[in-house]
Amino acid sequence: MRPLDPRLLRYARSARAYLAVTVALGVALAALIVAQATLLAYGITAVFLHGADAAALAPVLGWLAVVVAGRCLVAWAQEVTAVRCAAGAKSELRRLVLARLAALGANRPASTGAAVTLVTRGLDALDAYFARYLPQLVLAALVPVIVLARLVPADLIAAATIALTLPLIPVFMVLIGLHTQAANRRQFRLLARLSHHFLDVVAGLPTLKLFGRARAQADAIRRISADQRRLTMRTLRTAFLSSLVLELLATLSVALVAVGVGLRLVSGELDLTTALLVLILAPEAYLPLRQVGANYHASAEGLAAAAEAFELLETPVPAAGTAAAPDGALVFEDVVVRYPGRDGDALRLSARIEPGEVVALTGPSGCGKSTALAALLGLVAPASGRITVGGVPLATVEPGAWRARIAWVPQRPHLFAGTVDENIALGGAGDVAGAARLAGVYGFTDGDAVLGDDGTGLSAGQRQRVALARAFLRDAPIVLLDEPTANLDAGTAAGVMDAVRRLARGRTVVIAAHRPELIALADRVISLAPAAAVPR
Ligand SMILES: Nc1ncnc2c1ncn2[C@@H]1O[C@H](COP(=O)(O)OP(=O)(O)OP(=O)(O)O)[C@@H](O)[C@H]1O
Repeated sequence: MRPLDPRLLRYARSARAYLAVTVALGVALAALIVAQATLLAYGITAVFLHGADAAALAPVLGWLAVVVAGRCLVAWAQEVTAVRCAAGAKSELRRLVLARLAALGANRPASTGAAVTLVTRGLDALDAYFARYLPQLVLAALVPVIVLARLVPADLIAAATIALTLPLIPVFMVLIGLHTQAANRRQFRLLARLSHHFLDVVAGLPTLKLFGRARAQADAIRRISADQRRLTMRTLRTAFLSSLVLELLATLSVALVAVGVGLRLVSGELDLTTALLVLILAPEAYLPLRQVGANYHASAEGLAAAAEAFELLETPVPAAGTAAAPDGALVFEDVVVRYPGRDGDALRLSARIEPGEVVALTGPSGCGKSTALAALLGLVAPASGRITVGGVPLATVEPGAWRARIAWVPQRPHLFAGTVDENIALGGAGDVAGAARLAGVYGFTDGDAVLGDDGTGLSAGQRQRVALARAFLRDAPIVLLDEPTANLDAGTAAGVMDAVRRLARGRTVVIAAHRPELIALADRVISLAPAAAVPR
C-alpha cells in the first residue's frame, strides 16, 4: 500500500478537500515552528548575552504568545477537519461499496462476513489514517523543506547534515512497510474470515446445538481468534521495534548536528543565536517523519480495509442492458449456466413460454430449476446461449425495468424485522390489505403483528403466504414461484395453492415445482435434465 493511495482521493471526495486543508495547515504550522524557533533563539540570546530585562523582552514574548496561540489554533483546526473528513470519506466509501455489492449481486467476490467486516469495522479503522497518519505525512513533506530553507542561509553545514541524514528515516520506513504490508493484509483477511465464520455459526446455532456440534464450533472460533491474536501481536511487535529504530536514527542525527554546532560555537565560528536556532529547529525537521513511521502501524488496518474496498470497487459489473422491457414470449435458447467455483453446468435449457401460460419446471433436486428462475431475473448470466423476451435478448434489457415486470416468490423468502404489512408493502405501492387477503395472510395474523429478524414469529407456510401477498401487491405480468409449497403440510399447501391459482389468473407464471398438485396447476410441464454442477 502506498503512503497516499490516489484511489482514496478518487473515490472519497471529502478526502480531496481534506488533503488541501491539511496542506494549507501544514504550511502554516511549519511557518509557525520556524517563527517560534527564531523568537526563542533571539529571546534566549538577549537574556544570556545582552542581559535584556522584562521590558526589552516584552515584544519577543508577545510574539511568542501569538505563535503558540497560532499553533494551538492549527492543531485544533487539524483535529476538527480530520474527524469531519474521516466521517465523510468513510460514509462515501461505504455508500460506494454497498452500491457495488448491490450491482454485483450474485457475482460479488466477498463472502457476507467479509463484506460486513469491510463496511463496518474495516472502514472505521480509517479514522487513524485520516486523523493521525495523513496530517503527519503532509507535515513530513513540508516541515523539513521549510526548516531547511530557514537553516541554509543561517548555517549551511547544519543544513547539509540534516539534508543528508533525513532520507535515512524514509528509507527505513519503506523497508519496515514492505515487511508489514503483507502481515496487515493477512490480518485483515483473517478478521474477515473470523466474522464470516461467526455470522454463519450464530445463524446456524440451533442446528449446531441439536447435533451437539456447538462445542466443536466454539473450538474453531477459538482457534481462528488465537491466530488473529498472534498476528496482531506480531504486527504490534514490529510497530514498537520500528518506532524504536526510527527514534534512534532521529536522535543520532540530531546528536550529529548538535555536536557540529557545539564545536563551531566553542571555536567562535558560530554565534549563539544561530546555534540556538539550529538546535531548536533540527529535532523539528525529524519529528514529522518519525511520527509518520509511528502512525503508519495504527492506520495500517484502515489502509488494508481501504485496499479491499478499492479491489471491490474495481471489480467490473457485468454490462447491463438499456433497452425497454418488452412483452412477449420468454425463450431459453440453448441456455447453459455455470457458477464460479463449480465444475459442470448448473442448468441446460431450451424452452419457450408463451405470454399468459402457466408453466411448471420439474426435475430432480439440483437440476437447475431455481437457477432457471435466477437467469430469468437476470441474477445469473448464461455462460452460453441466451434468453429472449418478445424476441429481444434479455441481456440488452434494462434490469430495473425488467424486474419491475416480475413478481418473484423465492424458495426461502426473506422477511425483515417489522410488521407483517410493512413486509408485504415491499412488493410495491397499492392495496396492502387487499393483497394480504388474496394471499390468505389475515387468516393467521393481522397486519400490525410485529416480526423479528428474518421474519421470526411465522411458520414456513405463513412466510410463503406473506411472500405471495407481496407478489399480489406487485401486480406484475410475469410471476416466478420457486416451490411455494415445499415443506408444507397438505392443509397449508392447499391454502398456498389456492393463493397461487388466484395469482396466476391473466399472468405468465413459471413455477419450480416438485409436488404433483402444484404441477397440476400448470398448463404445461418443462422437465429439466439432471445438471452436473459439482463443487471444485
Ligand atoms: N450460488 C450457487 N453457487 C454455486 N453453485 C450453485 C449455486 N446455486 C446453485 N448451485 C448449484 O447449481 C445446481 C442447480 O441448483 P438449483 O438450486 O438451481 O437446483 P434446483 O433444481 O432448484 O434444486 P431444488 O429442487 O433442490 O431446489 C446445483 O448443483 C447447485 O449445487
